[in-house]
Amino acid sequence: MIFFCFFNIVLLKQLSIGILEAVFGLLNLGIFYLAYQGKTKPWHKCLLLGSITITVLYPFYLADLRAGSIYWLLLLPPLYCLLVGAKRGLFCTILLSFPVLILLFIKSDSESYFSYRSVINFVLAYFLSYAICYLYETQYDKNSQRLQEMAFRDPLTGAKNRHSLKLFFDGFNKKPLDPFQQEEEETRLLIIDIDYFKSVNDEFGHDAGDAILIEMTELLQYHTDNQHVYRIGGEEFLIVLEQYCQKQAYNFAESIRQNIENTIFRTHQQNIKITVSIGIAQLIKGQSFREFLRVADKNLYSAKNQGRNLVHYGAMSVTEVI
Ligand SMILES: Nc1nc2c(ncn2[C@@H]2O[C@H](COP(=O)(O)OP(=O)(O)OP(=O)(O)O)[C@@H](O)[C@H]2O)c(=O)[nH]1
Repeated sequence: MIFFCFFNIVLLKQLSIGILEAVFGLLNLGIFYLAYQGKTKPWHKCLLLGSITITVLYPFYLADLRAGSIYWLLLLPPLYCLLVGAKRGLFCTILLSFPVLILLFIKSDSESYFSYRSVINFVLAYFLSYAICYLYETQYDKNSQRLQEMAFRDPLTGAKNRHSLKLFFDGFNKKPLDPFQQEEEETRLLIIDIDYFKSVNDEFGHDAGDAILIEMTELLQYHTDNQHVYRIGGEEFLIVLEQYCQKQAYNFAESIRQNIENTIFRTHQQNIKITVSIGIAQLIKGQSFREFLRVADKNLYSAKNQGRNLVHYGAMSVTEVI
């Protein structure tokens, strides 16, 4: 814009266009700088769109059609689509087309060719530029969603994976402290490990083991309304319980343990029974992800060492928790 401002003022003597480009050019530079610093607000987008639209529309209104300023209008539909999304972008595209088409019709030289021809050509090119951007954007969104699914989900069970847990963990650490939150209603984690899963694989085969992992995930997701179930290792799962006191977390873990103990996993013409050991840990702010997993594993192995098929709460015994 700054280049065009110089061009319009010095060479073409179009003072008003030059000043407009200078003002909006500086404004846009400011918005880009804020975006670079990550300090943009939603209304900055509207300001950017408004200023670019006026900067393109005004020379089109003033200058001779042969100067070619109409070509710049073709950039606006993709810009709208990218900046404010498909629906609002289409609305802006249609809205702008009215004044543009009227001006184009009036300005077309009907002595040398019919003005409707330039209008039709412009309409097609103008809306096609929006359609191409829209198709590209929707495809891009679909691909990003698919990639995100692949990056954050375990491919076998469909449960969230360690990357996803790390993301949750980082978000938890960044969340400001709630001064009204009761200390006993903080975030608790259940680390669930299938007992003697190696023998299940050895006895019934790896495919049966896989089927049990899938069924087990479904069972955990059912009990947690499909929220916050992570597969963090081969036969190790983690459930996040938000706003649970110690007793509630223990009761929940115990109900899961009993549920799994009483479930018959029917797979590959076999009826298989398994049990789980569950460690409960409290999520503490400021703890590193690595440190957290170390503590969680320690709690889980305490449960394993006490004989398996039970719930263990950190360094405390179960009776202390109740
Ligand atoms: N079928 C199947 N097995 C898996 C998968 N991931 C890990 N495993 C198996 O899980 C078993 C884990 O064995 P261990 O770590 O010895 O634990 P365990 O036999 O459950 O014994 P404890 O945990 O001490 O009760 C190994 O045999 C792994 O091969 C998987 O995706 N599918």
